[in-house]
Amino acid sequence: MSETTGTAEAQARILSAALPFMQRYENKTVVLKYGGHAMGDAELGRAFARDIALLKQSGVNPIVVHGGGPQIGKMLQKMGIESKFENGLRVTDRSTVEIVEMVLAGSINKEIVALINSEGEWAIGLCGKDGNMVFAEKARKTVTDPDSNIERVLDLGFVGEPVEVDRTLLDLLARSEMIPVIAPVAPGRDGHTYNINADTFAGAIAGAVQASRLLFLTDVPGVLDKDKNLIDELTVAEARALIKDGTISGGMIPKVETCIEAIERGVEGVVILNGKTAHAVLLELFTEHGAGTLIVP
Ligand SMILES: Nc1ncnc2c1ncn2[C@@H]1O[C@H](COP(=O)(O)OP(=O)(O)O)[C@@H](O)[C@H]1O
Ligand SMILES: CC(=O)N[C@@H](CCC(=O)OP(=O)(O)O)C(=O)O
Repeated sequence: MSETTGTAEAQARILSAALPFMQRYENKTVVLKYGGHAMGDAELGRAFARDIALLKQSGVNPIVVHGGGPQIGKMLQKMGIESKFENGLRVTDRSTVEIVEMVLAGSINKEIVALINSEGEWAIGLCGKDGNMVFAEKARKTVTDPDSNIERVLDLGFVGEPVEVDRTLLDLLARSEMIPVIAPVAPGRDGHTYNINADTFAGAIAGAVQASRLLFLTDVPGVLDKDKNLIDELTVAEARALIKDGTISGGMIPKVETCIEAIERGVEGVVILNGKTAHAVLLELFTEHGAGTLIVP
């Protein structure tokens, strides 16, 4: 057998194994949250864009929501502004929100669009402001001191929660074979611009379009237990307990909270996986053994 035939046979085997999975997601919407920590490496960025293009070519309707926390941090540092987080959310004053919009809806958004387009697809870069897609309200968060049990209201400035999502533009783009790439910035009815955690934003979009899958691509294999081992499957109750006892902390808190809300809103499957593994998206959707942590009711 020639090497070429061997390769062709191997490729055919791979394709036939992937076919039932491709059929499962045909005409289905998959929301992919591409985290700032999963970006950075040029080769991985190209692999991500190739996966998105391949999903589209397989008949899936992908919607990308991206973050860019570390990239915002770098820009703020250049401008001499300190980054401050409370429960995984950036405290966002007036000058910070301007930089957040510039980095998210500007450079990062266009970079992802260009990468997907260079794979032969037609991606279009948006934020919540475009087509009146998302409206936000000032986030009202509280934290409870574990020692005193006293609840404290957090003032995070211009941090928003998505309260209205209009899917009209997304439906239009899906019918036009375009791939939306969305930055988590949205206006309020009060005229302010709000910085929204990208996980929260992705959850709201996935809920509005009743996505079949919501995938979070981050920089860890999934949710890790106290000994740093991957948890393959996590129920909503178990996830809440891990947040309460501190095993889940920082940026993983909004991620897991979003997973819980997305399931409650009717999203069929929610997975947290490692975006630093090349082709993590295809491995998750088109192979028998998915990757990462599956959150289940
Ligand atoms: N139990 C946990 N399992 C996995 N990651 C955790 C856990 N608790 C906290 N984290 C942190 O959450 C981070 C992922 O959240 P975040 O930094 O917001 O990523 P992204 O930019 O992809 O949204 C991980 O890099 C890790 O440091
Ligand atoms: C309110 C809030 O925290 N907003 C985030 C938005 C970007 C984001 O969520 O990016 P990652 O997904 O890369 O973490 C921020 O300012 O960093």
